Amino acid sequence: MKSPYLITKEEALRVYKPVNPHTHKGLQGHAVIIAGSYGKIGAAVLASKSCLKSGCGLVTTFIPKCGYQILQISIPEVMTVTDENTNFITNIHLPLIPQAVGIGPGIGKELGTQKALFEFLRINKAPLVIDADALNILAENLSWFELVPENTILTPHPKELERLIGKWNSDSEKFQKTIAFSEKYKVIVVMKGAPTFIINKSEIYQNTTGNAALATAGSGDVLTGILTSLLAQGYEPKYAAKLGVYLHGLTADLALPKTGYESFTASTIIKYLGKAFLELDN
Ligand SMILES: NC(=O)C1=CN([C@@H]2O[C@H](COP(=O)(O)OP(=O)(O)OC[C@H]3O[C@@H](n4cnc5c(N)ncnc54)[C@H](OP(=O)(O)O)[C@@H]3O)[C@@H](O)[C@H]2O)[C@@H](O)CC1
Ligand SMILES: Nc1ncnc2c1ncn2[C@@H]1O[C@H](COP(=O)(O)OP(=O)(O)O)[C@@H](O)[C@H]1O
Ligand SMILES: [Mg+2]
Repeated sequence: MKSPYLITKEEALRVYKPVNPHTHKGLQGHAVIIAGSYGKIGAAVLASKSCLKSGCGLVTTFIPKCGYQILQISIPEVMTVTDENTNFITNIHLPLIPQAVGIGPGIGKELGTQKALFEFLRINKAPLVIDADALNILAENLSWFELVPENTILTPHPKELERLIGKWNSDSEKFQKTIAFSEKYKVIVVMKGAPTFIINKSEIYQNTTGNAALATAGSGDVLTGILTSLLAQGYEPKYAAKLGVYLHGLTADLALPKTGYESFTASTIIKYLGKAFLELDN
């Protein structure tokens, strides 16, 4: 196994593109978040809010009907399109052409949702981030990866990774299998954990930010929003992945002296995104 490249501040600065003073919301990218089901609309709220707060111009969120008021009231800046079904997604229809889509947080694995994911993958042309239950559905239908665009970013936590690549007996086997998966399906795998690694074919990158404060519900949903936002702004997927995991971890490093590990929540990540971006302007 090659030794990993570290994602340091210098590397993040190389990747980061400061906002052009003459830009407008139409140039900053329109991102779509497809997330949520009854009881897990919070995942859609967290991903959408972090997406909006990572620099893209417009965010539209696709949710089942039951999430409509929750989402509109929680984040008035985000536009909402609802499925015809009440409790889970069954038919993804988008009245726009997005620059990037993040799909999966909290969507569940209902049969109707599985079919909706398949149909969405058949027609989608936008750069993609695939997370959570969308990964779990794909893990049971590996042939659908044919429909997944090259350089799509997958963001599995260890259990989701195991569902995708099977069990491993050692760390080195885990990396070997993930590299083989990345090469076979031409996808970028963000192996979330402590620390997070990014696998892009045979290249391995290791993040240098983040701490145990991130071990809290919804922190992965927030990462999905950040990555989708960066893709929508035109970052190449491999750069979006590096910058996104770096900023996500940095929020926890910046917040820790104020919150301690215990009171840090996924919303704290979102609260500290501004400070994390400002670190790159110094
Ligand atoms: N507010 C909301 O709406 C929220 C909605 N959410 C949504 O809920 C859905 C289900 O997501 P999920 O990840 O909780 O369930 P699932 O895929 O079964 O994984 C759990 C298993 O994985 C393991 N595991 C996890 N991390 C690990 C690690 N670092 N290292 C090692 N093991 C690790 C863990 O293992 P354990 O240690 O518990 O045995 C357990 O077995 C998903 O759509 C998500 O987006 C959540 O984001 C929460 C907030
Ligand atoms: N101990 C830890 N140190 C650093 N990062 C962590 C730690 N525990 C969790 N994380 C990060 O928090 C996120 C958790 O994602 P995930 O398990 O998908 O959460 P959720 O599904 O609840 O949103 C990942 O980015 C992971 O790297
Ligand atoms: Mg998750």
